[in-house]
Amino acid sequence: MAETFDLIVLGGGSGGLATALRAARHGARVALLEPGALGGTCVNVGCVPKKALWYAGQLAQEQKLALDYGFASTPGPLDWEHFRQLRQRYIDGIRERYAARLAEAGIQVYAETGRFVSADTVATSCGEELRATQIVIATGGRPHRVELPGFELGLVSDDIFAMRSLPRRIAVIGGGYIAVEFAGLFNALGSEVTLHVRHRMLTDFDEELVDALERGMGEAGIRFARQVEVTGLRREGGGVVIDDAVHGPGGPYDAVLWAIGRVPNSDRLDLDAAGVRVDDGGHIVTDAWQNTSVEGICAVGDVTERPELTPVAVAAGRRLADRLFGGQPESRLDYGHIPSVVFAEPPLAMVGLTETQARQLHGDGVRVYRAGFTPLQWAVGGRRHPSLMKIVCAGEDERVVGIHVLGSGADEMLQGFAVAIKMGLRKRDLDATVAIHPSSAEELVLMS
Ligand SMILES: Cc1cc2nc3c(=O)[nH]c(=O)nc-3n(C[C@H](O)[C@H](O)[C@H](O)COP(=O)(O)OP(=O)(O)OC[C@H]3O[C@@H](n4cnc5c(N)ncnc54)[C@H](O)[C@@H]3O)c2cc1C
Ligand SMILES: NC(=O)c1ccc[n+]([C@@H]2O[C@H](COP(=O)([O-])OP(=O)(O)OC[C@H]3O[C@@H](n4cnc5c(N)ncnc54)[C@H](O)[C@@H]3O)[C@@H](O)[C@H]2O)c1
Repeated sequence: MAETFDLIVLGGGSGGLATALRAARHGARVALLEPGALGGTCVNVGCVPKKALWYAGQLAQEQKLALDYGFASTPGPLDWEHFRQLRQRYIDGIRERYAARLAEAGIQVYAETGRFVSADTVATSCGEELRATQIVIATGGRPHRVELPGFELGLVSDDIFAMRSLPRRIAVIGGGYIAVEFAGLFNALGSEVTLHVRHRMLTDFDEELVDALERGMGEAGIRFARQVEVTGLRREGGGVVIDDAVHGPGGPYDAVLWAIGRVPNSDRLDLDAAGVRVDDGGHIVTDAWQNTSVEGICAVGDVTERPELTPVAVAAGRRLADRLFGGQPESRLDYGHIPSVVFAEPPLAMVGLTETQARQLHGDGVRVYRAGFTPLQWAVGGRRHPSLMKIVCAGEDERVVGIHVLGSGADEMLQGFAVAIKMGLRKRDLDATVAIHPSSAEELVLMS
C-alpha cells in the first residue's frame, strides 16, 4: 500500500526545499524526493559556487588596484585547486545544514527521483509508491544541449565547477547571464577569453547599460566574436576549435563553454500519467497561484515558465505552502518588479522596465535620468572602470518604473531600491532623500 502524506515535493533545490520546509512548519506531513545533492542547482552548480568564483575574480582585479595605490607587491595567481576545495567545503556545509533542517522539521527525505503514476501518486526510483493530496513539482532545469558535431567536446556550466585547473584560453558560446558572468570571471582570473555571441548580449537588460558593459569587457581584454553561427566543435592543434558558418574556424581553445540556455526537467516525470500540461518549451504551465492543469498538483521554480532565479523559486514555494497549509488563501507571488543582477565585471543590476520597454508602454510620458562616472575607488588609481546608472520614470508624477545600475557595488546597491519601487517610489522621493557621501549609490538620489 502507498505511504500517504499531505504533501509530496519533487526536487530538493531552491523551490522544493522552501516549499517543503514552510509546509512542515504549518504542520503538514511532507515527503521530499531529491536524487542529487540537497540545494539543487543554486547551491551546487549555480549561484553559490559561481559567486565564490566571481569574488575570486574581484580579488584578482583589486590586486591591480593595490599596486596602483602603492602596495609593494601582489599575492600572485589563484591556486585553483586550493580554492575549489575551500569552495566545496563551504557548499558541503550548506548541504549538511539543509539535511539537519529537514530532519528537524520531520520531513521524510527520499534520495530518489520521482515520477507520476496518477494525479495523486508518485513512484520513487526504487519502486515505492507515495500518495498525497498535494504534489509540488520543483524539478528545476539543466543546461541546454544541442545536436551539433562535437558538442560534447565543450563544457556546460555544471562542468566548470569540477575543473581541476584554470584554462589558459577559453571560449564561451552564448550571450545570456551565464556566458557574460563566466567570461568576466575567467578574464578577471587571467584566462584569455573569447565570447561568441549570436545576437545581442543580455537582451532583457537596458541596452545602453549593456553597451557600456560590453565596451568595458572589451577594454578589460575579452575578445568578442559577434553574429556567430556555431556549426560544431572539433579537436585540432592541441585544443578545441569552434567551427562557425560566419567567421570560419576559431581557436584552438583549452576549454569551450556552452552557455546557450537551460531546459526544464519535465520530460522524465511521466506527466501524462497525471495529465499535467507543459508548453512548447517543456515548461509546466501554471496559473498565478502555481496551480498546474491538474487539481492538487502545483509547480514552482525553473520547471515553470517564470524568471529562472533562486529567490523567485523560494518565494513562490513559500507563498504556495502558506496558501495550501498555512490558512492564507490569498497568498501568492507577485511576479512584478523582480530585481536581478548579472555578476559581470562590473556587475549589472536592474529592477523594473528598461527604457525601451517603458517607452513602448508609456510613450512620451517617459523621463530618463542618468549618471555616468568612474567610481572613486578606481579613479584614484587612474583607471577607467565603467559605471552607469539610469532611472526610468513614467507619468506626470514621475513614478519610478525602472532602475538600472552598472558598476562596482551594483549587486549590493539595488535591493533597497527594489523595495522602494514595490512601494510606489516617485522621483521626488529620491530627490527628498539625503545622499551618503562619498559613495556610488548617492548618484541615485542626486540625478537631475
Ligand atoms: C551557473 C548558474 C548560475 C546561477 N546564478 C544565479 C544567481 O546568481 N542568482 C540567482 O537568483 N539564480 C541563479 N541561477 C539560477 C538558479 O540556480 C535557479 O533559478 C534555481 O536553482 C532554481 O531552483 P529550482 O528549485 O527551480 O530548481 P533546482 O535548484 O534546479 O532544483 C531542482 C532539483 O530537482 C531535482 N530533480 C530533478 N528531477 C527530479 C525528479 N524526477 N524527482 C525528484 N527530484 C528531481 C534535481 O536533482 C534538482 O536538485 C544560476 C543558475 C546557474 C546554472
Ligand atoms: N545572476 C543570475 O541571476 C543568474 C546567473 C546565471 C543564470 N541565471 C539564470 O539561468 C538562466 C539560464 O542562463 P543562460 O545564460 O544559460 O541562458 P539565457 O537564456 O540567459 O541565455 C542564453 C543565451 O544563449 C544564446 N544562444 C542560444 N542558442 C545559441 C546557439 N546555438 N549559439 C549561440 N548562442 C546561442 C542566446 O541567444 C542567449 O544569449 C538565466 O535565464 C537566468 O535566469 C541567473
